[in-house]
Amino acid sequence: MALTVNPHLASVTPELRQWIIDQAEAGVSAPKALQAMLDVGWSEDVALAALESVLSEHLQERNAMPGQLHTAAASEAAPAAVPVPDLALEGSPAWVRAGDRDVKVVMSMKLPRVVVLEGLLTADECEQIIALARPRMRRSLTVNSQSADGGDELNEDRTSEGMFFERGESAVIAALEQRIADLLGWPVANGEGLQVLHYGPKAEYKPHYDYFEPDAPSAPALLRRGGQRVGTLLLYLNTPVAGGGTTFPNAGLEVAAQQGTAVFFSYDKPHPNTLSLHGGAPVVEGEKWVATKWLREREFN
Ligand SMILES: O=C(O)CCC(=O)C(=O)O
Ligand SMILES: [Fe+2]
Repeated sequence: MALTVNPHLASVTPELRQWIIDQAEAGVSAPKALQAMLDVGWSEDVALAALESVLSEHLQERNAMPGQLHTAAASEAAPAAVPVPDLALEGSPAWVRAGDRDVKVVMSMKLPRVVVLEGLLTADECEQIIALARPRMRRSLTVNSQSADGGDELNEDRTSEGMFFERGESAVIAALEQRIADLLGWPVANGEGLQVLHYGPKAEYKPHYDYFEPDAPSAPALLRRGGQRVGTLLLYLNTPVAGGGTTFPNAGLEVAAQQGTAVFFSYDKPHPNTLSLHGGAPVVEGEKWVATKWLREREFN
């Protein structure tokens, strides 16, 4: 894939536009195309902006599903896209209904599919959830993809403490789960139990994907309980003084952790071309409490 467009031109020229479309048509993933641009001297910000604008425009022209980067030629390479939770944002409303309340739409992005919302929880509800979780916190584990039972393991990339609530285990949790289901048009039963994480100073969660690696030994055991993860809703339960945002490195995006704010993102296939790589940035000052709701394709039990 030869790229000869002058990287010092900040605007998207017709040649660059065509090159980006050719890459997508040939099945080159967005991160690979980005790397090719960086290799010939593009700055990351400008390259990402060009990729994002050309691909989303191109997809609209083709009337493709949001979040779907590859076209027919590449569909053998990536797994098939499946339906994902999403919000009713047609007409770009300022507020969107979430069960018993309206929440403010702060920003929405097509690729990666990311929506930031304000006011999904009140400060009082955040405090209640922290109080319920606090006595149950343990050092966070991640799924061990090498073990056939999908067991958990300690992970150096994840220096937080965590716990899981049972679905519907208390009134505040059940109300939140119903609110999320209404917001995203996705059944409560397809959600995993709410996870709460606590990060102290310097603690972080390095960039990762939330979907299960389909080829990993652990995949069959994990997928048996409701299929793939297809979406994540993160809820900030407090406001760290500095740091602790959620980063999307392939989109150059960082969502600030603010009490009551939520970030939703989805991934319609277990593939990096969803650009859903994300991480919890190190807490610089203060502490961070966040709740994670993972959504499965089917009923999770
Ligand atoms: O703490 C964050 O901002 C990210 C948490 C996360 O990625 C997860 O729980 O899967
Ligand atoms: Fe995650």
